[in-house]
Amino acid sequence: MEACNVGGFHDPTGTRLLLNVWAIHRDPAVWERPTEFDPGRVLKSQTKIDLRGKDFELLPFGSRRRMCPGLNLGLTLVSYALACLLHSFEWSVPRGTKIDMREGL
Ligand code: HEM
Repeated sequence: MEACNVGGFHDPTGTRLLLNVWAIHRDPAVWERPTEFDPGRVLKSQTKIDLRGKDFELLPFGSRRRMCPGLNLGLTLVSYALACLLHSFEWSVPRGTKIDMREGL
């Protein structure tokens, strides 16, 4: 890679830049209540954001030349696995239990 300036920093030739996608996916300038578990958020406010690497706000599969070649299979398999689980089991939480959906390790 040629020398360039990124965000006011000079990067000499050969610099390896790594993007912090975790932070990008939690940018409060883009995402409302970014740390809250809300899988439907992309169906509501951010309907126009593309997850196929064209919009840099959402990069679950990366972007450009090294992006995930299994994107279509991945999307299909996630939907398929979820549909199988929902179809095959009755899901419930024990009475009185509240699931803690906060992020954590
Ligand atoms: C929901 C499922 C998946 C997600 C979220 C995902 C995500 C990713 C991400 C973020 C990268 C790195 C892209 C980058 O460096 O910019 C990647 C690379 C890659 N993925 Fe996936 N992936 C998924 C499923 C799959 C599947 C099903 C396959 C193959 C059958 C696959 C094969 C690959 C390969 C070979 C690379 C390396 C591409 C390269 O470095 O040129 N992925 N994936």
